[in-house]
Amino acid sequence: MLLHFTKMHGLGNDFMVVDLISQRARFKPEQVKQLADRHFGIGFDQLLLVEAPTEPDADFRYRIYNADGSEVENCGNGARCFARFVRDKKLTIKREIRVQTAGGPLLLHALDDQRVTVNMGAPRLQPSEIPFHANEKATTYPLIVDGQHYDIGAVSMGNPHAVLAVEAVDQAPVTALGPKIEHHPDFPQGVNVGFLEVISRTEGRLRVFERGSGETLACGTGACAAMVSGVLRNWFDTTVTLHLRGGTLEIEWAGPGHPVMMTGPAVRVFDGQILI
Ligand SMILES: N[C@H](CCC[C@H](N)C(=O)O)C(=O)O
Repeated sequence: MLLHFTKMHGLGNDFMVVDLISQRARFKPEQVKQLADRHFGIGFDQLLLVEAPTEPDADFRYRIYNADGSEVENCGNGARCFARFVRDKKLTIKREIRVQTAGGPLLLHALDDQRVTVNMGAPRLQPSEIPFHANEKATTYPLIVDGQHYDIGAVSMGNPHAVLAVEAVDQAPVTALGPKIEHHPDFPQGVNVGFLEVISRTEGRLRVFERGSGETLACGTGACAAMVSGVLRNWFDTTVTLHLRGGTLEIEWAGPGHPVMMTGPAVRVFDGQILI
């Protein structure tokens, strides 16, 4: 069949977005991997599916697959692109869009300047919710990797994140350490690994080695998790500008129990068709 899709990105974290309301398709993990390949396929960090909701108060269902074919709970940069996509494709005229994800509900606000603010929900900090093997909730946890001790933050935004503080992101061991923490046994479902450089109480730099996709130019849930960990470690105030390799996100969080609000751009690159 001929499948219509749209290529989009949020700060260079790029996506294949597919409307499964106006068309029908099913994707096997192996097929997602092939489509994600930047030489033999379309090339993307994540595949985003737009579906009819199965929950009463949602406008859409939003499903996410990493480049390795794994289905995951949330994608923050993708959520902003989701809002742009459903409005551009006239699937809704709403500016406030409720989507259901495997990681919980998201509320998307399409702003006048083409940016989108996402209510990402409250971070989950209990080890069992991340999930992360630890006896009790803490601000930081010890993690041993190849005999080396690291202090990490551990936060779920629906998907799991480890947050390491580094002196300078440009010299951070993202490629060497990222995959080792991604598959660390203390994270039974794997983990996204953020390398955070604190510039001030209102600004930071971040690189993320993503679970199932490797280092990306930006990670929305990773930015939220890094900001939350920074607030808990008393490094950040309640509104922070985070600079990622692909650009800047504004993150707000008033503290435990409150939702994390993320604001940033969403860009359409091209529409395409592919025989699957
Ligand atoms: N790799 C992530 C999913 C995509 C998250 C990222 N692209 C974002 O913008 O939040 C995971 O396995 O949980």
